[in-house]
Amino acid sequence: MSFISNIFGGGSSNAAPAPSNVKIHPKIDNGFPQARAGFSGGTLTCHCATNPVKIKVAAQSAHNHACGCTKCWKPTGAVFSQIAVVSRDAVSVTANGDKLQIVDPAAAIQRYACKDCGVHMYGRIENAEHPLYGLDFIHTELSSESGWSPPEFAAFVSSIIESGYPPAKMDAVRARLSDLGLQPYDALSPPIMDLIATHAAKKSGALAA
Ligand SMILES: N[C@@H](CCC(=O)N[C@@H](CS)C(=O)NCC(=O)O)C(=O)O
Ligand SMILES: [Zn+2]
Ligand SMILES: [Zn+2]
Repeated sequence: MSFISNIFGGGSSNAAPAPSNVKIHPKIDNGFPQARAGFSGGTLTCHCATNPVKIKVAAQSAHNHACGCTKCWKPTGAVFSQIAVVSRDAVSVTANGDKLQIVDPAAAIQRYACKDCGVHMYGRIENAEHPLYGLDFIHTELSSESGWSPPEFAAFVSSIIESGYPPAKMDAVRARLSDLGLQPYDALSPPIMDLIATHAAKKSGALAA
């Protein structure tokens, strides 16, 4: 997973952004801290008041971003989710794993949600042929530790309309994301799209494997 090491840095800000009526996500709207050097992970906890599910993540996150798709978990009131990846080897269930269930077994990403509070704890790709196989998807906001890599871009922006967001307000959403330092994309970021296309080209033989 050599590309993981290439993507840290950039996109983060310590300065509080100007207030805006356009809400993105509660952990993004007021600015977000930079990654902490040497940070090596933490524990994700679901929203249950008793017997919460706990997931240990023994690595810094990569490709943290806002996602507008309908499938990623969002906290109450959020228009986007905030989601990152880590190597699947770094992810382990440490408490109340019996409360986890797969949201959509047919999806490429098997999202494990707490069946009591609905929070998605991690998403895993089981198809070894998938371009992003080996990476698990996590929501760093479920951790009380600070130091995670910050959001770097916004993905699947147009998809917020599928959740009912007014199409007429999309210019304002994209402008706000840009103000926050999150370049808006309607799929994933160029480095990830290039990675996916390279994987496809090597598989088809268009590029040497
Ligand atoms: N427009 C669709 C896009 C869904 C989508 O493609 N989501 C991306 C970003 S999370 C993905 O990789 N999905 C794979 C999956 O959900 O398994 C929606 O909003 O539901
Ligand atoms: Zn829960
Ligand atoms: Zn998504």
